[in-house]
Amino acid sequence: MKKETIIVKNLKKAYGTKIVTDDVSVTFYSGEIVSLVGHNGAGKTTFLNQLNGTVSSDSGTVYIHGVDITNHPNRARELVSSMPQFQVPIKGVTIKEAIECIGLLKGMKKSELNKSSKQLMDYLAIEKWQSTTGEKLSGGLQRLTSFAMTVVDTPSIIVLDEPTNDVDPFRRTLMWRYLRILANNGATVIIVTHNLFEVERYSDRYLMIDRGKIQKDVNVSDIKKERHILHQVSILLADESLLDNYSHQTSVRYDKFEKRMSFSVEDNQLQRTLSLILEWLREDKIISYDIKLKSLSDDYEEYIDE
Ligand SMILES: Nc1ncnc2c1ncn2[C@@H]1O[C@H](COP(=O)(O)OP(=O)(O)OP(=O)(O)O)[C@@H](O)[C@H]1O
Repeated sequence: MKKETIIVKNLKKAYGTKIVTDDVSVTFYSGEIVSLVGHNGAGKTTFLNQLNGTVSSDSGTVYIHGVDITNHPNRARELVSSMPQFQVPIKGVTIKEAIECIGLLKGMKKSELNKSSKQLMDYLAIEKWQSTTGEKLSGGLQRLTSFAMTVVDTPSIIVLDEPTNDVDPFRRTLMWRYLRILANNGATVIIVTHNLFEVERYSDRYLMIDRGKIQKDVNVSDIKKERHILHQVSILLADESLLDNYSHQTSVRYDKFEKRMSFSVEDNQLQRTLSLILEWLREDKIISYDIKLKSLSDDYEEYIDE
């Protein structure tokens, strides 16, 4: 059975008259990777910082491992390991020193820390820069250092704000895989990200946040099940009159700037749809098309259209 690790009830936060976290209630469990997605300014970072105790809440409660951290924010900073949205200041400090300094602050023993930081730098393929100081590191390497500083003590609650930004595709995969290892060992991992492809590929669950509220709470495996019956069709039109035959159908969306018509079809309509598309292609009514299984990006677009 899944173990509850973070229980949030009716959490609120406003800056002046602007409500940023609006009566949020949600539970997180051990062993899961949960992504927070949503537009810029939706309130994702603020919510994350309410969990790690760096932003105070106006009302509501957050319990982490049974500890009320809204009234004891210092305990949150002990219980939660955080990777901030912005680069950590490590000017004049090498990658190795930065990681080990955090490990020592978190109470790790020197021998255990040496082993863990070496393993982590090897895993993330950053060991060759271990003696390079912060100001000489690329943006991606600084993100990887910040990531390593966050996970060096194998924490049980980890929150990360856009951790893979600036990181190359190879090392992004390594970061997600490392988080999966931690989750498989019982950690709760909560990530703010705009990368929907990574969310679908690597998360167990995502929360869609809009105007401070959780608008959707979805198990990624449910989308995967659902998409067996739904195929997303996207067609770039040469002849917009084609649209006249379809615009009355509620499932058809049309982007007039891109001249792109999109809709979803079920398994049993797929062959007929494909024959029609090929006919349109021969008649030069369309420029290109693609058909794919429904993805999280489609879910996100549908939400925006609503
Ligand atoms: N310290 C602050 N003082 C005043 N307003 C703030 C403060 N921090 C955040 N806000 C406002 O709260 C809203 C939510 O900001 P937040 O950073 O949580 O959004 P976000 O979803 O993480 O956005 P992004 O995806 O752009 O990082 C924004 O309108 C922002 O301007």
